[in-house]
Amino acid sequence: MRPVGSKYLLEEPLGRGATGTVWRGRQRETAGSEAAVQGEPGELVAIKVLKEELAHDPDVVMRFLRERSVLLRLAAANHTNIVRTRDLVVEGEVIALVMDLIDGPDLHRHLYENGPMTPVGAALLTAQIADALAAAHGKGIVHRDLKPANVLLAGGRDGQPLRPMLTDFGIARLADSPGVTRAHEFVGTPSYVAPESAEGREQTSAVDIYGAGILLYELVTGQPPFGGSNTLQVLQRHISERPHRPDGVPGPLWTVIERCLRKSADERPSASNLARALRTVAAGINEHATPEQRNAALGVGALLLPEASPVRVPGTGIGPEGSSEPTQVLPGGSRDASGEGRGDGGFGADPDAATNVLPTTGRDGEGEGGGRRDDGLNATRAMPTHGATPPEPEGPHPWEEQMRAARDRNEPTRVQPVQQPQDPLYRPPQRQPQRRPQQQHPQPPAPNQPRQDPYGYPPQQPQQQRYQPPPPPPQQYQRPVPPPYQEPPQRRQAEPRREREPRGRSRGANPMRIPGLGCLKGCLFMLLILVVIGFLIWNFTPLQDWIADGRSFWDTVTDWFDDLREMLGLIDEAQQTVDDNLPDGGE
Ligand SMILES: Nc1ncnc2c1ncn2[C@@H]1O[C@H](COP(=O)(O)OP(=O)(O)OP(=O)(O)O)[C@@H](O)[C@H]1O
Repeated sequence: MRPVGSKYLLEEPLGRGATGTVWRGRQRETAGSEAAVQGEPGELVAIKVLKEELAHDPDVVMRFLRERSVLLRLAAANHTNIVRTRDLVVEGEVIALVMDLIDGPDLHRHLYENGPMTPVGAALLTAQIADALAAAHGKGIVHRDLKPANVLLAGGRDGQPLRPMLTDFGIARLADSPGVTRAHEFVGTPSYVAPESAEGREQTSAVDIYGAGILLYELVTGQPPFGGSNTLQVLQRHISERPHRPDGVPGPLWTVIERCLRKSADERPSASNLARALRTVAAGINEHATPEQRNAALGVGALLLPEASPVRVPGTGIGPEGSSEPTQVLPGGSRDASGEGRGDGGFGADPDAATNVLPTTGRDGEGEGGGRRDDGLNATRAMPTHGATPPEPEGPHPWEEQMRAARDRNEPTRVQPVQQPQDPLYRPPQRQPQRRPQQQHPQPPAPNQPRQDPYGYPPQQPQQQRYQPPPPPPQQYQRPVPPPYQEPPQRRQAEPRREREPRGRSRGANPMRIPGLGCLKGCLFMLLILVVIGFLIWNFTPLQDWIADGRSFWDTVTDWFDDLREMLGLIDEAQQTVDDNLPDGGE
């Protein structure tokens, strides 16, 4: 058992994701007052230990500290459909989130093992997820990585209904660090990415509604609506393709899904309206529905009103009036006037401090909020700059730039590796980035074969006929791996380095590479040597005679020894004779 901080012990890994490993852990001591849940010694918890490359990134550590009080405040709300983040630990090189331990699978696994849900079941489950989103949005927090793997399922035993619990709040934002994600990989799930995120436009709480729509679609059909052979294809489909109503999806449920999947974020419903609409649909498409309930479900479109003032995600998109500064907002205060805005960086101080106003760059090290308080009248306002130096704007991700440029040119999009000297945020990596093991895109299995799990779970036999295997899962966008580090241009000017000729064959050599040719050559050479040795033995040894006499090797050798012994005996006798014939004392 390994300690994490002074208060927790890691016992056993529960699973691994893109941002870290989740462990079953145990509380050693009651946590301090800075924790949202102080807990009792011996209590079981789940502990997500962030990956090393995240933990070593100063931007991530800074964001982590800033997110602290946001996550803890969300935990304090104690929503039945949100996994509480009980405590956050930064110790040495370890960053960990301590959460409630949920005894149940995640929704991705559940779907994989049990197949799609009935429309009523899917609607009721998604309604609870929408409740969780409404609570989070009400606190100014956008999840940004809604997907079945981030929904844990409590209950479900002894006839209890499944209770979905949304987890990983804030993780997408933590991992969305320039040092980590810009240079190497995009943390997120392309199948669930909203069009505005794919295009690098400003993100709002509507991205979570889009994610909920995709999730609902997957729950009833077994696969998300937009697949593709590569990530960019999937992103393009999110941007430009209208989803089609699959067979078996009732009209009212499709109305809800279709509204959640609108390309324009403004046309998507708010989370609370979505929850209400889904419950209305579930009641109306139920086989025991009354005529009134059926009519209400048919008119569900009227319930799907959009959010009046959606929560904006700081640091996404481009600021107003062509300004290169991203729009910053004070989302929490407009809804939750509980004295937020007194952020301290979130570490070891006031747990009520607001940290949901994040400077985009996260590099100035200053605490959030800085005494700002939203008066509730203006949900959106630009962040004041800190001191004389304005915050450095974050540009779009390189793949966003490429997609935009390609769209402008009406050319097919291709991802080019990002040249590090061109990337203003490039820092020579201290260690190699680890790639997610499930990056390989498995082919969809044949209908009667077990489904290949894109998240790396062991294959299972499908339990329901109508469950379709998912499309080749574009689970995790791989940022192009940058080329090896080169000297910066200035230094190269001062001391020009000559390009080395690639080492290789001579010009006359056959340029074609034949696999195993080297081995074949070696074998032929050995054969030649054996032939020469054989020739020498055949001609210069008595081997031929032995063979002609029909004698075995052993007989020949023993004969040699007999002859030798005989010869030595004769020499001995001759010596004796000579000694006898010599006169006495003579030599
Ligand atoms: N609070 C928890 N209680 C019990 N199990 C959990 C808890 N949180 C996560 N898990 C389990 O740990 C595993 C890994 O979770 P993790 O959140 O790292 O996965 P992920 O969502 O696929 O990754 P990421 O969010 O980093 O992309 C999942 O299988 C999940 O079921």
